[in-house]
Amino acid sequence: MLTTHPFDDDKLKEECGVFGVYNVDDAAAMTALGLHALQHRGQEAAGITSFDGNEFHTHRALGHVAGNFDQEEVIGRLKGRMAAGHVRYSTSGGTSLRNVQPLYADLSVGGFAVAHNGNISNAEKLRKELVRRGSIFQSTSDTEVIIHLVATSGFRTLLDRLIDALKQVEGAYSLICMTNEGMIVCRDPLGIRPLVMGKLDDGNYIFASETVALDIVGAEYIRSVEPGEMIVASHNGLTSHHPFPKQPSRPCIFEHVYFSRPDSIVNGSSVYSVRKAIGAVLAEEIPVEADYVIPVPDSGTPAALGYAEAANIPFELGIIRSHYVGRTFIQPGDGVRHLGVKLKHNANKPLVEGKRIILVDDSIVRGTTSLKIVQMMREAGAAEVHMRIASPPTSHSCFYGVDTPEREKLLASRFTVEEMCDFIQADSLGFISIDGLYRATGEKERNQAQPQHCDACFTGCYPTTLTDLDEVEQPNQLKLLNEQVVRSERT
Ligand SMILES: O=P(O)(O)OC[C@H]1O[C@H](OP(=O)(O)OP(=O)(O)O)[C@H](O)[C@@H]1O
Ligand SMILES: NC(=O)CC[C@H](N)C(=O)O
Ligand code: SF4
Ligand SMILES: [Mg+2]
Repeated sequence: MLTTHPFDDDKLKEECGVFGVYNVDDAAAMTALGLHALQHRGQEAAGITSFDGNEFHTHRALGHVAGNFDQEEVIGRLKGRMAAGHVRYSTSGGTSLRNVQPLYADLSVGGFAVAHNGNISNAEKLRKELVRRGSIFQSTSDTEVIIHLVATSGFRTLLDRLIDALKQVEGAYSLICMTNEGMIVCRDPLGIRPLVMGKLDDGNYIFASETVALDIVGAEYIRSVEPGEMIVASHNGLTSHHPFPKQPSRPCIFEHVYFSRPDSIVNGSSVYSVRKAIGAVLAEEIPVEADYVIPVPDSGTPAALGYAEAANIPFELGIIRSHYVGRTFIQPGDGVRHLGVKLKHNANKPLVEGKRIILVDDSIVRGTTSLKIVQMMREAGAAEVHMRIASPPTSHSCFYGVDTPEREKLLASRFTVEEMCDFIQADSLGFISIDGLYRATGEKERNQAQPQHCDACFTGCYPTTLTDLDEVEQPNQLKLLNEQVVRSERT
């Protein structure tokens, strides 16, 4: 079974991808194609739910889209002209089948399926309250909270119930829901996670986390779903609702740095162009003399190109990535775990030998990749190894749908840039500044009072309250406070 990369456990994992089609022939087959294009967003599990006008049909499985949705017989069972799909990297609830999406329930108002990218930061609190009131949960995923809030809402229509539910939810969500009447998609009021819409012809609609999923089915990109917008696709056509009070949006800036595919358009900008611009700003902010600029493949490549162009230093492939390692699921013993990066990357020795090189990667999370790659370049005979990173230091965890390690495991939460440089054993290390990153996305600078993006993993400035975290941390903080009081009483 294919699930995830064997050595990625300590990495910044991706998030989830959602895809939905309304009113097309072979809706499930088209959804499987869309999910293929979103596979980079989640490799733990995949699922598709379809509706044939009478019944909902579902196939959900652990592992990749290929392998789970390549059998005609599986797709054939998912009948109907409407379907929603999901690729998952869990953020709440483990990698078990019961957490694989779309989640589905038969409600008093009809069937309800939901596919979710994001993370609900008050899910634990809501769940406890729902369970106290008698809800029986089928999964451990945060997403299921939405279903119970819809089920127990006092409103009459499903749309009103969903609005009521989402008004109680805090955090990030791009949702594709299916009901007996049609499809409802929505994006949280801050628009933290992306969601776009497109069409094949008049009268049908396609929704997806990224535009690459529209490309793969030959659909035309219409626009992004707006932050806080809820769109209903039904036999009445398309209606747009704005049920939440309007507020300035905060789309995730890391989508531009790493998560989205470079051939996607995110929030109206080409990811590839933004990544190249990041590289150019990085070259301007932290120049260094060198013979070559070398990308850390895959995701460091566009920024390295931008850096090389701006610095007028040749761009060369000094690290070759094996595409056969992929993200195959093999549980390695601890003894071979450290081989991970070598398995994936290898030095192009004849090129780097005796040369001063600049390595460009998109981010440092735990520092595992950078340390291994710097060592690899030295072993290959590089004369100098300078590391440049296309994002500011990742110093805080994400609570909005990206599975980052706990804060203390992030290299930048423990070390200064100088200490990080020592840790990865580079001759120099430089990160783009937060204002530089904003400039590369087309802004003049970061608006300190009202940042234009969510950038919490670099700044610690979270755009929502984090109820569940606060409830965990407060008792600890209280404990610490009590310990301090005890200590001061003793002295
Ligand atoms: O500091 P670390 O904990 O090593 O994590 C950072 C690395 O992880 C990601 O790459 P990854 O290998 O996951 O995927 P990619 O092939 O898409 O770059 C990212 O691009 C960095 O290279
Ligand atoms: N990464 C995601 O967007 C995950 C969605 C949801 N929170 C889950 O864990 O299933
Ligand atoms: S914390 Fe970081 S990864 Fe998470 S939504 Fe905000 S910017 Fe994106
Ligand atoms: Mg990488």
